[in-house]
Amino acid sequence: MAILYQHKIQEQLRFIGKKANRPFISWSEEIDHVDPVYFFSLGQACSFRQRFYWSDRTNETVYVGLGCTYIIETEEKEQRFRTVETEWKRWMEQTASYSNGTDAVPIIFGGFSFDPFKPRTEKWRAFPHAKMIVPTVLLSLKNGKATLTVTMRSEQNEEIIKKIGMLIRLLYQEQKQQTSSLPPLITYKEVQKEEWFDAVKKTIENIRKGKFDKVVLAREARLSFADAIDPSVVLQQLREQQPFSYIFAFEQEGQCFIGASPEQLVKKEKDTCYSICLAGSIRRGKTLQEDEQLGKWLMNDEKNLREHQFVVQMIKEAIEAVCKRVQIPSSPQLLKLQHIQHLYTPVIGEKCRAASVLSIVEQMHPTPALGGTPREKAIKEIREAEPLDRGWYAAPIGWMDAEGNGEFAVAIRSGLLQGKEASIFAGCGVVGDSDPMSEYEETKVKFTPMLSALGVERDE
Ligand SMILES: C=C(O[C@H]1C=CC=C(C(=O)O)[C@@H]1O)C(=O)O
Ligand SMILES: [Mg+2]
Repeated sequence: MAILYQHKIQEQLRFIGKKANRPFISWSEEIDHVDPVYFFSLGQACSFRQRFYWSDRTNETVYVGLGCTYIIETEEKEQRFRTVETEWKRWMEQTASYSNGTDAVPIIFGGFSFDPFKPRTEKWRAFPHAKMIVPTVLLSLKNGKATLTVTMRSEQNEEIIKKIGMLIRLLYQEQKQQTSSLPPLITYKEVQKEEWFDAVKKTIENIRKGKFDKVVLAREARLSFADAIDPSVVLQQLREQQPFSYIFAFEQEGQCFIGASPEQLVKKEKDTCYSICLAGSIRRGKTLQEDEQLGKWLMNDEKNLREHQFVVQMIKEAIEAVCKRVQIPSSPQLLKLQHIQHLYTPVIGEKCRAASVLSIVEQMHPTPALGGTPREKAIKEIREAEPLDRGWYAAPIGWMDAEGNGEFAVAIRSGLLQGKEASIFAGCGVVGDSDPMSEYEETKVKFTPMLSALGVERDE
């Protein structure tokens, strides 16, 4: 059965490759439901050197990409969002689409660095300031349907067609490929902890002097394991442990940026756009009663409410600038995640005039949940005071289609897997009445989702 299916798809791809009158073809077909993490894991067996994974907070849209047919990559600092958009439009014109009755449309997926003006360190060598890709094979799970989309050159594509054949065979063969397990932890190190504390103290002083209102400062923990970490296993863990988060992974050159973020930056669906304000945090309680007390405390804590309000203010203005009507509740709700609770305000903008989701991302990044207020001053302070190269941490990651619809999350609760080693990242919103020790504790809680996904339990 698997073999028959494999041949059928290969024949179709060869056929449309021949008849296409454009340099690229994009072909889609509805397929039987497959497990997206399993699909991701097969990328390795079929030697696709680039993989990505995306599922939204509601698990309504899942995208898994294998291989890379077209890369839009830039080291530009000011123009990076626009360059991606222009290149994407230009590329789409060279592509003939065959949707075979599906509602699939080609997408690009990728991300950006947090601050293109901060010098890049060796750690983030493989991650440029902007990189979005058109995958060779895309699995989309949407509205209960699974669709396979193959995008490739219309000529000289036999090698790719063979790889796709192998993928289909493995996907539908009865005996599933073995999954690996998580390797034991060898070392755990909080990187430049003292320097980070100093930065927090200095920033609090500067805020009290009136230099700025809020600055988010992040830090890193570095882990080493007995063996290489398999991103598929981490994805599986994240999926089980963080059901209300965006689960994402972007792998290239054997390095994988991965995480489970609760924070939507923006979603654009025709002329409606959505965003959420997320800032202000407290851990989950050990008992139901403690959990409720902590939640209640958070909802009434002035420091956290202020931290949250800066985000609401900025996102409201950004959405108002592109939408005719904006719906936004006047006070935050509580968002309870597996390890942490947050203040949360959803935003909906109607009659959106923006040309694309990416143009809104450009306006919004970074919100004061990741940067600070006023924005430019806060970014400069982070650049100078924070002892960390954030790379893609805390930056936009997501997808866009040819119409400019799409969704981006903020890549927090994330880490970079590099063979046997991993870096994980966490930040916190520093305001005038921040207490350095509580902020430190907060970042520790924010490390927990990635730590648990890596199989590391640290109860200090
Ligand atoms: C910067 C992070 O979280 C942000 C999002 C929610 C709550 C935050 C806070 O309370 O400080 C942060 O602004 C992170 O998780 O690394
Ligand atoms: Mg905070």
